[in-house]
Amino acid sequence: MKSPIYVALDTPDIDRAKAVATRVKQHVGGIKLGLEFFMANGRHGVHEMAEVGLPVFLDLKLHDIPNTVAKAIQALRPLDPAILTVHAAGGRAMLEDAKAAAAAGTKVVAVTMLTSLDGADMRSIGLAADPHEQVLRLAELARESGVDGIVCSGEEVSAAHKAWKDGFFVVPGVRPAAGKSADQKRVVTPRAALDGGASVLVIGRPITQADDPDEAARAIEATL
Ligand SMILES: O=C(O)c1cc(=O)[nH]c(=O)n1[C@@H]1O[C@H](COP(=O)(O)O)[C@@H](O)[C@H]1O
Repeated sequence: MKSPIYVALDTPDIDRAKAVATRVKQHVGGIKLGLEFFMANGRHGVHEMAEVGLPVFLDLKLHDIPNTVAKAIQALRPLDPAILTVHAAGGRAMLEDAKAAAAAGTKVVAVTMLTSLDGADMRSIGLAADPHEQVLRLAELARESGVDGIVCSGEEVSAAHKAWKDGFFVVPGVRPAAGKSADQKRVVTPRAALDGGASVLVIGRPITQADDPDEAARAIEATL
């Protein structure tokens, strides 16, 4: 069975990204390239990484007016990413236009509440709801807008999945039982995220910062 793990290659260094991707290839189902990589290496870098032979999740978390997001996604079409992120908080029209602009084979997923935020952070930006409630509200908006799924933490994925049976659920903030949370605040284990209904587990530092990334990915995969 294909691994649900997408390894987050959060580095500006394309040689390092390639080296890690090549080492962990047998134990992951795909690679995630985010802002740090894209700012440094652009579209050319994404093309090069595709040569590793794994599906590419392009995590640019687009968030702007509908026209700007749609045009940005059209410009990304030649890269043919398997998964692409936008922010659910961009609203219904932005989500609809994002989905319409993407290639048929690209899953557009809406980021709900970042896993680095907790209830206190939400109050500080004027959101009265708790993370759970806010994720479910944005998941409903995403479903109605016709995108393929959402990004949420493992703490909310089970409830979100119950409300959207055929949704695609991306869960970051995933840590092995003894793993360091670092800047992540809503964290679960890989097994718990899958049990909750995650389609994809995004795992970065627990693999990329390990002395032996291949062994770290293998050990995580063995817990699934
Ligand atoms: O969209 C994401 O992938 C994402 C959403 C979110 O709410 N939280 C989150 O951590 N991520 C990404 O998931 C990865 C997590 O990395 P680690 O904390 O190193 O496992 C990073 O690349 C983040 O950009």
